[in-house]
Amino acid sequence: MSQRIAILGAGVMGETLLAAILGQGHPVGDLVISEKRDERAAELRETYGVEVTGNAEAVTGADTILIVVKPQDVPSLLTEIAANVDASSTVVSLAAGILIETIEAALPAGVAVVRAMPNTPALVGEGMFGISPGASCSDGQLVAVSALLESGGKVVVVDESQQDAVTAVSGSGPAYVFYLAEAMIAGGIDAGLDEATARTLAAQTLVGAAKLLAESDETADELRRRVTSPNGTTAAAIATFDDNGVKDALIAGVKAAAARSAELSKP
Ligand SMILES: NC(=O)C1=CN([C@@H]2O[C@H](COP(=O)(O)OP(=O)(O)OC[C@H]3O[C@@H](n4cnc5c(N)ncnc54)[C@H](OP(=O)(O)O)[C@@H]3O)[C@@H](O)[C@H]2O)C=CC1
Ligand SMILES: O=C(O)[C@@H]1CCC=N1
Repeated sequence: MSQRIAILGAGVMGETLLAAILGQGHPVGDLVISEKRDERAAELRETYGVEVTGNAEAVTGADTILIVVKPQDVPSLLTEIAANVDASSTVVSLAAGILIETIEAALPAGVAVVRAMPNTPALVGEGMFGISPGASCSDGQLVAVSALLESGGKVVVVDESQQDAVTAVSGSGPAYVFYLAEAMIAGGIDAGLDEATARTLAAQTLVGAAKLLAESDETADELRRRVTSPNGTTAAAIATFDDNGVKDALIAGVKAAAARSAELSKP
C-alpha cells in the first residue's frame, strides 16, 4: 500500500531526509515537500522530481508528516497545518527541543506524534536517529517511523526525557567530529602536508576509527590505549591534549548542548 509522506521544511535536514527516503526506494510520487521560495521549489523539483507545495496542501491526505523547520518556526507551522492533519496521521517532529506535548496539544486529538533527533550523516546513509513515541503512537506506528528513518541510518528508541542528551551527543555530534577534523588538517598542514593530503588522511582516519569503535567490544578508552605506544608519538599528543584540558572542554561542550536543548523546550 502506498504511503504518502509530507516533509515540511526544505532546509539541510529536510533535503537530507528527502534524499534518504527516495534512496530507500520510496516512489517519488508518494512524497511531497513544502517550500515557500519559488527558486528553491524549482531546484527541488528539478533535482528530485518531487512535488513541492505549501504546508496545508502537503499534509492533506498524508499518512506521515515530518516536521523539519527550525524549532522557533514549529508553533506557527502547527497552527497552519492543524485543520488539515488527519487523526490517523503520524506526525514526526525532528525539531530540537520541541516537546511531544506541545505538538499533541496543537493537533487534533489522537494524532500519533513521534519526536526524533537526526544528524547530518543521514545524507550518506550513516545517520543516527533517537526517537521517542508520544502517548497516542501505537507500536505499529513507531515501527513504521523507525523503518522510514532507517533509510538514513541507525535508529534507537529512547524516553523523551533523554532527548536533550541524544541531541547533545549525536544530533550536534557531527559538528564536534568536523571540529576535530579541522584541527587534524590544520596540524597536518603545519607539519608539512598539503591540504588535500591532510584531508584524505584525516577523513579516512575518522572513518576507520569510527568503524572500529562501532564494531569492537572494547571501550573507547581501551581502543585509544592500543594506539598509544609507551613514550611514543600518540602519548605526546594525548599528554598535550590533557595539559590543555581538551577532554574536559569537550565534556563541557556536550553538556552545554544538552542544556541548550533543554532551554529550547521551555515555552
Ligand atoms: N542540521 C542538523 O544537523 C540538524 C537539524 N535538526 C533539526 O532540524 C530542523 C531543521 O534544521 P535545518 O534543516 O538545519 O534548518 P534549515 O534552516 O536549513 O531548514 C529549515 C527550513 O525550514 C523552512 N521553513 C521555515 N519556516 C517554514 C514554514 N512555516 N513552512 C515551511 N518551511 C519553513 C526554512 O525556509 P527559510 O530559510 O526560507 O525560512 C528552511 O528552508 C531544526 O528544527 C533542527 O533542530 C536536528 C538535528 C540535526
Ligand atoms: O544545532 C542545532 O540546534 C541542531 C540540533 C542538533 C544539530 N543541529
